[in-house]
Amino acid sequence: MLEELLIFTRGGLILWTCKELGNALKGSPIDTLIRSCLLEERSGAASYNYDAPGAAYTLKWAFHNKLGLVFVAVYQRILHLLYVDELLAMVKHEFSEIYDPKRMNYNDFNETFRQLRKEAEVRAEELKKSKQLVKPVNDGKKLGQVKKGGSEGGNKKKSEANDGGDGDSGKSYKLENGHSNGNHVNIEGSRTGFTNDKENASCNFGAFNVSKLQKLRSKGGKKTDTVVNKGSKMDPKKKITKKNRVWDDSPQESKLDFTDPLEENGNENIEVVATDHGESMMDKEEIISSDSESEAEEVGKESKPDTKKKGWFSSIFQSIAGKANLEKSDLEPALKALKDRLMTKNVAEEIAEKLCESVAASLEGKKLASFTRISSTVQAAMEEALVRILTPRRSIDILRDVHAAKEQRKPYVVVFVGVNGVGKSTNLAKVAYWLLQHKISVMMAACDTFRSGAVEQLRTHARRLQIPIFEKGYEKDPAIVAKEAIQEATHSGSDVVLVDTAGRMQDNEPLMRALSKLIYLNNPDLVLFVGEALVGNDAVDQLSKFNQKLADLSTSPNPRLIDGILLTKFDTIDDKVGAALSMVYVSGAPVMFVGCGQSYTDLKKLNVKSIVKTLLK
Ligand SMILES: Nc1nc2c(ncn2[C@@H]2O[C@H](COP(=O)(O)OP(=O)(O)OP(=O)(O)O)[C@@H](O)[C@H]2O)c(=O)[nH]1
Repeated sequence: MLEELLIFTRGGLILWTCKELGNALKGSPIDTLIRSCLLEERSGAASYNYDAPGAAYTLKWAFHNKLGLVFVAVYQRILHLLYVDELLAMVKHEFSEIYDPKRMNYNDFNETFRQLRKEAEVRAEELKKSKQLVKPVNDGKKLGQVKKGGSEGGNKKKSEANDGGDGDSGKSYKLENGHSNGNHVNIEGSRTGFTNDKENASCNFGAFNVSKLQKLRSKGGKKTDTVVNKGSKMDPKKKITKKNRVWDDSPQESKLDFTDPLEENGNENIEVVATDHGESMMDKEEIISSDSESEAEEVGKESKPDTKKKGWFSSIFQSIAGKANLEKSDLEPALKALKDRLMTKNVAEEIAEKLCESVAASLEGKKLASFTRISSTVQAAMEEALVRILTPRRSIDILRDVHAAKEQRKPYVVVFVGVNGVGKSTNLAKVAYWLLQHKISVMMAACDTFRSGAVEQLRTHARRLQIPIFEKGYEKDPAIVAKEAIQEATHSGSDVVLVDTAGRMQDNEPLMRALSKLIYLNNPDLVLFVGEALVGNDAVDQLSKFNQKLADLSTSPNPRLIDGILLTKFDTIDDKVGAALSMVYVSGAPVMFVGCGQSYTDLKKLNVKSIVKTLLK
C-alpha cells in the first residue's frame, strides 16, 4: 500500500500531502531523498530506497520542471507496487491543472487523488490479471484525465510566473496539513549548508554501487539498502586514453593550474610559491582561452552570449530551436555530447552518465523560448550541478580542529591512505610543512611497516623538516605502531600526528583489514584518501572500494570511512581534471588538498570554479 504522496515546490513549500494514506512514516525518508539524492545530482535514478528501524521504503518521484513542482510517492518496498509510476504521472498532470503559485490550500485535490489512485490500482490489477506489460505513461496525458484532458502547457501564465522558482532553493520544506513526519526539513540549495547526518539511506548507481557508499558514508554503518536503477553498467575494461601525460619534472607549456594557494593569509614561503604559481597560472589560462575561445565563452556566468561562432552545444540544439518545452528526446543528443565531453576530461563514465541523467530530469518540461536559451539553460544546469557536487558540503578546517584538540590536550591525528605510489609519503611531508608554517608541532608516524624503504623515506622527510618521527621498523602491526606514536605525541605535547600507511590495492583484503584495524583502534580525527589526479574510471573503483572495505572489514558497528581527499600530481594532468569530480561524487568527501609538484610548498586548495570551467570546456 502507498504510504505517502507529497507535492512540494522546488523552493521547498509543501503544497499537498495525502492524509488518508497509511501510518506515519518512520524516520525521514523524504528529507533523506532530497538531501542524498535530489540535491546531489542523482535524480536520474529510477527510485530510492530508505531503511528506517522497522520499515523499508521505496521512494519514487516526478518533476514538473515548468511549474517547479516535485511529486514524491513512498511505499513499503516489500509490496512492489506496480502503479506508482502511473499514479505519479496522473497526479502530476491533474495537479498542474489546478496549480497556482499564489494558492496555498489544495484540499480540493483530495477527491481527485482518491479517484486517480483507484483508477491506477484498478489498471494495475487488470494488467496483472491479463499479464500485459505496463506501458509507460507520458506525463499523464493519456491516463488519469479525471477532469478535463489538458496538458502541461495548459497552465501557461502560471508556469511563466513560476519559471524562476528554482532560484528559491534554500528555503525550508514546511510540512503542512499535519504531514505524517510532523517536522520541518531544512533543504539547503547549496551543499555548504549540509550537515554530515548519519542516515540509513542510499542510492544505487550501477555496477560500482555509489548509493551503497553514499549510505555508508552518511551512516557510517554497514549495508542497509539498495536502490533500483535502470542505470548502465560500468565496463572496467573501458579506459579513457590519456594524451600528453607528463611524468617528469619539466613544466608543461599547456598545463593548467586548477588550484588555489592553500592559505590566503598563509606564511611567507607559501605566499612566495603562490605568487610564482599565480603567474604561470595566468599564462596557462591565456593558453586555454586562445585555444578554444568560442567554447570558453559559453562556459560560466562571465560568458557573453552570441558574440562568436556557435560551438558544439549550439549545433546540437539546432534541431529544436524555437521549441516551447524541452522534452527528453530533445535533451538526449546534447546530454550525450556533454557526457562525452566530461569523459574526455577523465570523468568516470558512470559518473558522467548519472550527472547527465540528473540534469535531464531537472530540465525536462521546462519552457524555453529560444534557441539561445536552450543552449545556455542546459549548460547552466550542468554547471550548477558540478559546482554543487564539488563544493564541500561541510567544512573541515584542520587548523581550527587542531587547536580544538590542543585545548583538550590530545594530538590531532591524520591517517593517510591510498593505493601504492600515489604520493602518500611525499604529500604527508607537504602537509607537515604546511602545519609547521602555522606554528603547529608535528610528529610523523611511520606505519608503513610493509614496503621496504618506506620508513627510511619518511625519516628523510622528518630530518629535512626537523620534526620527530615515531618508527618501529618493519613487520610490526601498523595499528599498534600508530597507537604508540599517538601515546608518544601525547606525552611529548605534539599537536599533530601524521600517520603514513602502506600503499595497498583496494582489493587486497588482508591489507585492507589491517588498515581498518588501524583506523578502528586509533580513531583518527581525519582519514585522508590520497589519490592521483591521473586516474579515470579507476578513481571510482579505488575510492568506493576503500570505503566499502573499511565498512565491511571493520569490527565497529559504526565504521569510519574516508573523510577527505588529497589529490596528487595535479601538475601532470593538463586539462584532464575529471578525477576530482569522480572522487567527490562517489565518496561525498571533499578535496581538501591538491598536490601539484614535488617540493614541500606544492600543496594547494582546489579551485572549484576553475575545475568546472575546464570540465565544460
Ligand atoms: N609530479 C608530482 N609528483 C608527485 C606528487 N606527489 C608525489 N609525487 C611523486 O610520486 C612518487 C611516489 O610518491 P610517494 O610519496 O613515494 O608515494 P607513496 O604513495 O608513499 O608510495 P607507496 O608508499 O609505495 O605507496 C614520488 O616520486 C613523488 O615525488 C605531485 O604532486 N606531483
